[in-house]
Amino acid sequence: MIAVDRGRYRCLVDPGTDDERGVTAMRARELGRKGVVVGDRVALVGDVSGEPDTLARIVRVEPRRSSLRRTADDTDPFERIIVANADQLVIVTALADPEPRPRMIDRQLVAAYDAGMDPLLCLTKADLADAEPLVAEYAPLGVPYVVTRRGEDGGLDGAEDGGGDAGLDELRGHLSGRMSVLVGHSGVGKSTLVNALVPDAERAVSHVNAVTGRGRHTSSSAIALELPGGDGWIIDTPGVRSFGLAHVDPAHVINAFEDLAEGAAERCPPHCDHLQENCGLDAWVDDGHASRARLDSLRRLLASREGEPE
Ligand SMILES: Nc1nc2c(ncn2[C@@H]2O[C@H](COP(=O)(O)OP(=O)(O)OP(=O)(O)O)[C@@H](O)[C@H]2O)c(=O)[nH]1
Repeated sequence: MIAVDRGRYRCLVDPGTDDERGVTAMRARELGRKGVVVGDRVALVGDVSGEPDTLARIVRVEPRRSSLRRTADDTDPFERIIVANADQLVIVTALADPEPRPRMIDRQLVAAYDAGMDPLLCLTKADLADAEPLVAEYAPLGVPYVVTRRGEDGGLDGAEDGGGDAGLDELRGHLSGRMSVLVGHSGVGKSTLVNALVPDAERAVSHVNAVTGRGRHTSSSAIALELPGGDGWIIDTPGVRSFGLAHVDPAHVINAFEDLAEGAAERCPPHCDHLQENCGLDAWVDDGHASRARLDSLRRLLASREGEPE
């Protein structure tokens, strides 16, 4: 399922074949209360021709490989799964204009680890500010990153002078063959990236909006866009502005850090949240099994679950 609007689900049938087509569907009653989100693999019945004005029915949602979720917050009282089955969370952050917000990045990292997705930092607007300080801050976590910038021609360039940062092409490499979700605050350059990656994006979005009933540029939920040449999918999330994280289990987060997870299994009391004095990870680090910087970074991430979403 690649897009949804007001009870109309846009699905891609027989993807990658000569019969590939978009089909609009509604939920069948037998689904009960089960939600259908972008990225879900679904079973359709009824008219699946994809002809104009036809409507199929979604009768089943296949088990999910990953679920990106957010907890209820002030604007939305329900815990929601935002996207299913994605492999990678691309955290788009501008290096300037607007200033980077490390607390927000931390929260998005936690959401990625909790969902079972690989994070990727995409640092934009390197023509305005140096990427190095932010990169250094995330180095202990080992999070991969790419740096993009606007070139002299006004388009997005690879950052060729940045000591090996290959910018947009490097980003394409990370996206290749995978399903990636792009998240980022307003103004960070996410739309610019989406348009550079999927030259057809505007048309695809307006087409989906036309068949599902919305006007142009008003889409507020996620939409999946295929990369040129069928080389993977990116899912844009225009309506996702915050990540409530109250649902997150610290064990999911720590599992993303092998060296520390091992210490937690050996040294920590049951249900340790790794923020209290009885946490065994300090001794684990003192004994030389992992670095202090890494433990500090992990703790910063775990602590970021507290407090208001930004
Ligand atoms: N200097 C510079 N400006 C950029 C770059 N990328 C995007 N911008 C500008 O930043 C502004 C915001 O870019 P958008 O792509 O619209 O940002 P967005 O994150 O999609 O924001 P919303 O549309 O509000 O969600 C625009 O004026 C872009 O032209 C970059 O690499 N360098």
